Amino acid sequence: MGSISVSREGLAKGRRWVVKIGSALLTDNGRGVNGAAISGWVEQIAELRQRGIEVVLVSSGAVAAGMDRLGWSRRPESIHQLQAAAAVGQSHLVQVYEQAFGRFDIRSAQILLDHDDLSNRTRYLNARSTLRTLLSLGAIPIVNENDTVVTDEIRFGDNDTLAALVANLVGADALLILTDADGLFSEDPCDNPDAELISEASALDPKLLEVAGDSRSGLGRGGMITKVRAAQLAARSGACTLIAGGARERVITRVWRGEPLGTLLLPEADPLAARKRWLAGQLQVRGSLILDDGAELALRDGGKSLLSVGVRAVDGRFRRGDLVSCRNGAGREIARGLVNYDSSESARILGQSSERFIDLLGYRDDDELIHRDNLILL
Ligand SMILES: Nc1ncnc2c1ncn2[C@@H]1O[C@H](COP(=O)(O)OP(=O)(O)O)[C@@H](O)[C@H]1O
Ligand SMILES: N[C@@H](CCC(=O)OP(=O)(O)O)C(=O)O
Repeated sequence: MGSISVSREGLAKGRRWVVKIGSALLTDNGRGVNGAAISGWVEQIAELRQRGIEVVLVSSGAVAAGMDRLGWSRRPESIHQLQAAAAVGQSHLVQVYEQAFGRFDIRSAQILLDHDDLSNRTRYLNARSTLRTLLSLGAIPIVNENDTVVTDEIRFGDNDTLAALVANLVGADALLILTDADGLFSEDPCDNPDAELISEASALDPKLLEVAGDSRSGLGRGGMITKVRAAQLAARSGACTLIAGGARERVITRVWRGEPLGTLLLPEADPLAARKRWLAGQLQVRGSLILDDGAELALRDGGKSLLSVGVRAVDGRFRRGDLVSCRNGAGREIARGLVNYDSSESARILGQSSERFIDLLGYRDDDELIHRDNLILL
């Protein structure tokens, strides 16, 4: 297996990965969707799943696949034609994935996101809940940008940025970016075949952006620049990023084993601390929940989610998704987190178990008042 870098071993310990597959790889250099390659990646993702790793797939390729199906040899300039190509290509792309995952008896799910979905807090939380539910059901979400509704001003354009935001969204430990280059080189290898692979660096190292160039394939969008920026974004929530050659034999499995492939870009802080800081920096505190002793213990020592049954009082006015502080009986703040029910709903369900939510609220959404992934202990 060769030499293994210690920090790469951390990848195998990660419980949640985002795997991004770029256009250039997926479309077999413009000749339609590469079904054989997709089968190979899907088989390896199925292996990760068996090892208990939850995977969100971010897949490009809709426009390129649509161009092929429409018989267009050149990428159109007009946004409407690009959107039409994406619509034709996306349905084909997910069909290929669904078949491939079906061979392993794994359900897949299409998620199309746009900028508003990630910048509007309610939609952000809804997207997060759906992704989390899909993962808990053992399904593989397949994410792409919702190309048919986005305009130039608001589109991500490249899926590297989208993949990093999804890594933030689901609290991923690792972002694996598969592309047609074997990683980030000291120069674009298309310009200089002797360029050297950068094996490992801090995601925030400013020199990386100097060596990262644009895309050349005419199929991909962002090149290495957007991949380095994606690593910086992912690092904010504590995820490490690995950029690797997707055409390499069994690349996902080998990366999981810690083989020194590709470029590993690490967050500077301890991942958990970075994630919590990121979460804390997101929003202002809008209210408080006063916990009973049992709930305080469950949060502090048990690393549990906060359930309404352990809440004694609600203070302030807040909406679903707001940041609230959790205080003990003495009024001391012990945690902060993103709340799943607004202040009036929280007041109605306090002290009650989630089984009573339907009687008390008329609906039952999340079982937890604050999920532990969204909770920062102080
Ligand atoms: N320093 C670099 N190291 C490696 N590749 C680079 C570098 N600078 C630019 N590139 C280009 O980035 C391309 C990968 O990005 P892109 O075409 O956007 O692919 P994808 O569709 O997978 O996102 C490579 O094919 C390569 O030409
Ligand atoms: N949403 C677009 C992805 C755009 C794109 O090519 O992204 P990337 O492969 O990351 O450079 C599509 O599916 O065609």
